[in-house]
Amino acid sequence: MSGRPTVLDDLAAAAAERAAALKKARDLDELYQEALLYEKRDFAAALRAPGLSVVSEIKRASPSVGFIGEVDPADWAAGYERQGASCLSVLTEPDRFKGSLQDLDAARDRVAIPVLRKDFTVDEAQVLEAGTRADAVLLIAALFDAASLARYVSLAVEVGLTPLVEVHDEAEADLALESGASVVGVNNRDLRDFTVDLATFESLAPRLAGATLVAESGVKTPGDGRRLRDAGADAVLVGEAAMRDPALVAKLSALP
Ligand SMILES: O=P(O)(O)OC[C@@H](O)[C@@H](O)c1c[nH]c2ccccc12
Repeated sequence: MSGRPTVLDDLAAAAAERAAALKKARDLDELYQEALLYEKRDFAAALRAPGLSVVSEIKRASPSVGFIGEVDPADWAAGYERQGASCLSVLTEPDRFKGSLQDLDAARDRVAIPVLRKDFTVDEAQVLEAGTRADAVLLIAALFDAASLARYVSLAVEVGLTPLVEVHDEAEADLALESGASVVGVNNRDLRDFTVDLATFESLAPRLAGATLVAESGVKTPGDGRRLRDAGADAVLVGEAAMRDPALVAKLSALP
């Protein structure tokens, strides 16, 4: 890492502080046991189901676009499920995305589909925490070295979570494969400068052949979904455009 801190660095630092507070408040062995016992829904299987799967995201705000809208997470979850979403993604990051664990709980309680905890995971305690209330956990490859990513992937699997390892370039894609992850998300958005390019997925997908693939960010039209599916996406993860027009989820879900 070099140069000035990016938004990603800031988010990771804030997440580390929250993880420290969590470790003060909770006994880790107890959290581990609770995560083991929590019954999970199969996120990976939902992504692999026939046709393009849609992971619909609930987020009130983001650093790239600012405030999107006030939402009732339970109602949005139900709406997305009705539109045919295969899974949900719920932002739990409080500062820049205005999310919370309560949002996650409220959303998951209302639906039968698997739910991804979307946050900046930098501590194993956060994986355990995700294991007590979600079905999948996001691991952003840029925040790990090879050994630690493999460790976090294993821990997630151990407590029954599907780890979704997010990559943005070739080096991160290789890191994801080496970590043993079987579900990889290619983020079309560069978290350092927020530029979005669907060609990112197209260029990395061949390298990731064999993994279950999620194309993340920048999906705005059914045509975008078709393009990413043709490039090998099992699923698309749609945030802002779905928040603005939930009917997009139905159109994307209808794609073969
Ligand atoms: O709103 P969009 O462009 O449809 O993007 C959704 C999702 O991919 C994006 O929110 C995201 C991808 N990776 C992340 C990591 C952390 C927070 C958010 C994200």
